[in-house]
Amino acid sequence: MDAAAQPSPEKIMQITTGGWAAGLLATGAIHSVFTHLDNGAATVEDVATQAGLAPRGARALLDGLVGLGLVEVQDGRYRNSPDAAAFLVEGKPSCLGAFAKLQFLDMPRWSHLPEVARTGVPVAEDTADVSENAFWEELVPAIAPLAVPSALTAARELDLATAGAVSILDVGGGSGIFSVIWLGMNPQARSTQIDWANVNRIASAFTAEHGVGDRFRTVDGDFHTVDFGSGEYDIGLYSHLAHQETPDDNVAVFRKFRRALRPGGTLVVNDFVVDNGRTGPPFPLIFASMMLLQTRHGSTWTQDDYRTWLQAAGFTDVTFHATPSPAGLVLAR
Ligand SMILES: C[S@@+](CC[C@H](N)C(=O)[O-])C[C@H]1O[C@@H](n2cnc3c(N)ncnc32)[C@H](O)[C@@H]1O
Repeated sequence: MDAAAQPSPEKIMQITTGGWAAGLLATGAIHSVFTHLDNGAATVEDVATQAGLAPRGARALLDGLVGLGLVEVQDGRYRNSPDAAAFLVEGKPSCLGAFAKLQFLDMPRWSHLPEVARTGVPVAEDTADVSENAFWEELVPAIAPLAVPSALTAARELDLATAGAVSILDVGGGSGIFSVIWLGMNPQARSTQIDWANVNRIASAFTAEHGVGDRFRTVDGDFHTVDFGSGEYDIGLYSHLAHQETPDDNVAVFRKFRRALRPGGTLVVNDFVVDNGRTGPPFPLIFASMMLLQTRHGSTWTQDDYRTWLQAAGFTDVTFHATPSPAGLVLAR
């Protein structure tokens, strides 16, 4: 039989051992391997010395990272792949190293998936609905780089840099990354973030560090009950939140946004949006299980879900926009 025509176990092997890949990436990040390579470490010995690893450990780690395509090797000299250089070098705003570490430490949660799939309810106490959960303090700085492609795409769609003195409402704004980018590109823009007090403290420090803190204000509390105001904002933002909420709660929040926006204002929803028919894209489909594990009602929602909910909340013009990341944008006017 022609070898090319035979079924190969390659894909199943890759998926079954996917935890190994996450472990290798996180270990590379924990020991700053990508940063040492960026700084000029080139051999197993260099990496072992600079990262404080056993030579045997450095060899195995570099082998694994080459196997994953995150590191390249030629004649015994190693360097970061373009992906690792862009997203795993510490100190770059795009660095996803903290996210890789967090996901690795969170791996034991996945051992509950068989049980949670049976019962439909999370086993852990620390779900998304808990007030001032310390979990967010770890998560929001780690996911901030993930929002950058969406923030830049939305800014282009809205001509934000030249939009003048716009007023922005960021609900569940987390680290404040959207405010850092949008206020950074438009010196007349101002933003208000509604989030838990413990998270708002992080965002206030982050926006101040980036020189936009004087145009950033926070409101502490649960966005289900905090008043968003009426006719005060040009842009509303709801990023990586729809997936933790029920359909009814999303409609209720969209109604509050509609009231808070001036006529002609735009609501920007950023999330892992699934195609109608739930055929893809892959990451949003896979992320639904993270929501199953972590929340009582969350999931990833389809384009039709968003359109229906936004129209029920009074928006008439709903459009979908891809970004160079697994997240997509929904713009509603
Ligand atoms: C997944 S993070 C998204 C952060 C940010 N929007 C982003 O895209 O990077 C969810 C954020 O919503 C906040 N949050 C979740 N539930 C909330 C609630 N009921 N009231 C206020 N904030 C909430 C969390 O504290 C966290 O900052």
